Amino acid sequence: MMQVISTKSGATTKECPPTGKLIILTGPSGVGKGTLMRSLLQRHPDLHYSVSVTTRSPRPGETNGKDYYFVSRREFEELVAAGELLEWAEFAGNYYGTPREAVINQIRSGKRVVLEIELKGARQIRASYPNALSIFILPPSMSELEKRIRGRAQDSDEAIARRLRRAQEEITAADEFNLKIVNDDFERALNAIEAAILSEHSLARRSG
Ligand SMILES: Nc1ncnc2c1ncn2[C@@H]1O[C@H](COP(=O)(O)OP(=O)(O)OP(=O)(O)O)[C@@H](O)[C@H]1O
Ligand SMILES: Nc1nc2c(ncn2[C@@H]2O[C@H](COP(=O)(O)O)[C@@H](O)[C@H]2O)c(=O)[nH]1
Repeated sequence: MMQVISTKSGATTKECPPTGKLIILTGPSGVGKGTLMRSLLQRHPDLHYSVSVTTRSPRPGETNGKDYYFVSRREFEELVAAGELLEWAEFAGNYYGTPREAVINQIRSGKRVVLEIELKGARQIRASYPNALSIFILPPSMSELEKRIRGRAQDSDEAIARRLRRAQEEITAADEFNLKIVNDDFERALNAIEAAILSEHSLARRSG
């Protein structure tokens, strides 16, 4: 079956159906998405992690091209104008986006691609790729979420307040996603994500 895929320019074209799978990992800042993601990649090195582009400044220890592609606002706006991003959003005063080409190429080559992104971007991906597996990670409580963001010691008080305000809005959207997982016990949350990804994969193999 042929499938319509959007191109860089935003136009659509008929192409062979992608054989891989998009997996969205979303949830409020500080809930543990990145930490879960890193452990998931250790267990499943065959998964492809999509490295995002951001205008945020690098945190200590972050590497350009590994954690993010760090760009200026102008560079980011040029990427948007050129249709190079699969989705993008402004979050807590910075832009974040998913490079289109790398994701499409990985999907075409049969890989499962994981996007670790915030709510607005996750909604854009779900609208464009309704077959994506979408997982919303919830904190056990708002006080635990705050503790985790503060414990990370990477953000100013103002940035923390902004992220917590945004977290409250984001959590109300959790029901929009295929699966909700509470990241209380880390191993249990990781196992639940893994099980969801593996069961999707075996279903796709059986039906494909
Ligand atoms: N289950 C857990 N119990 C306790 N602490 C946790 C748990 N999972 C993650 N953490 C800790 O919470 C902090 C925030 O985690 P992480 O940076 O992965 O969050 P995030 O959702 O990726 O945030 P952001 O979206 O802002 O990048 C880290 O210090 C991490 O070690
Ligand atoms: N819409 C997108 N959101 C993204 C992308 N990459 C990361 N994120 C999300 O942004 C916030 C803040 O991240 P931080 O590294 O500054 O703490 C967090 O929720 C990330 O998941 C992206 O490409 N698109």
